[in-house]
Amino acid sequence: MTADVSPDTSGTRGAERPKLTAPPNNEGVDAAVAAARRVVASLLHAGDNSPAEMAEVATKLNAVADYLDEHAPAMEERMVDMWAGEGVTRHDPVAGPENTIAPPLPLAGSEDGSIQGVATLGMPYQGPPGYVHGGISALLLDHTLGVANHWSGPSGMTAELTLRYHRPTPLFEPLTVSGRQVSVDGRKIRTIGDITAGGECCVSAEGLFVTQHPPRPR
Ligand SMILES: CCCCCCCC/C=C\CCCCCCCC(=O)SCCNC(=O)CCNC(=O)[C@H](O)C(C)(C)COP(=O)(O)OP(=O)(O)OC[C@H]1O[C@@H](n2cnc3c(N)ncnc32)[C@H](O)[C@@H]1OP(=O)(O)O
Repeated sequence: MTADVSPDTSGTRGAERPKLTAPPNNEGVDAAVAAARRVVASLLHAGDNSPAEMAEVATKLNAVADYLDEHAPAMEERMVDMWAGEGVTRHDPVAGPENTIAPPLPLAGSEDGSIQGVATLGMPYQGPPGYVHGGISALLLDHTLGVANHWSGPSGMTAELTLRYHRPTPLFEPLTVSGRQVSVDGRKIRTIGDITAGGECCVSAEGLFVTQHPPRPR
């Protein structure tokens, strides 16, 4: 049976809405990750034609990585820690404050069942000149649709993601990314979303998700 999805304001979800995005702490690993994001963007901005001493930069960055590796727990231990408790929102590659590759795109849910977030993407996310790489748009939408499911009903893994690129998605401008669950049919969940810039739709997405949750490491 296919059901239209409206926001569930009763029962457990009504009592305690899921947390969609972890706000950055501005200290600890979050502050270090914010600095690392700056480094990634600054390297691309400077390039090899800058007068910066890149060999020296590489030595310093390798020293930082060596220091972190020396003090890191075993990978298995870190995986357990990462997935403990509420878990997911601190390390994901779209919004996670602990993940350097996240733009980040903080997401918030609305009472109408949709979710949305705003992010401005710079050079590390470039595809065509001055525009966002299509694979990055796909990443943002896959995640946003997945989180929209978590917000309003059952969630699951992406089985199919169909994207339509309507117009190039600009770098250096605020992008609004939205998602909304539209139906649930047994284990099959259908979810839609889009990326807009200045009110114009750049990319729209339709996703099929299937209820499945790989076990958390313990
Ligand atoms: C990650 C879980 C979310 C957790 C949320 C909690 C926290 C929320 C907080 C923060 C959210 C984070 C958000 C993350 C978002 C990102 C999501 C991803 O990136 S997921 C990684 C990429 N996806 C894969 O790697 C899947 C790989 N594929 C599979 O594992 C399987 O194929 C799977 C689970 C999709 C289905 O496998 P089967 O064996 O369980 O089920 P079968 O029987 O094949 O399918 C069930 C029904 O779905 C249809 N179906 C399956 N795949 C289909 C397809 N591609 N097209 C059309 N129909 C399909 C089938 O025909 C069947 O339909 P009939 O029941 O017979 O009517």
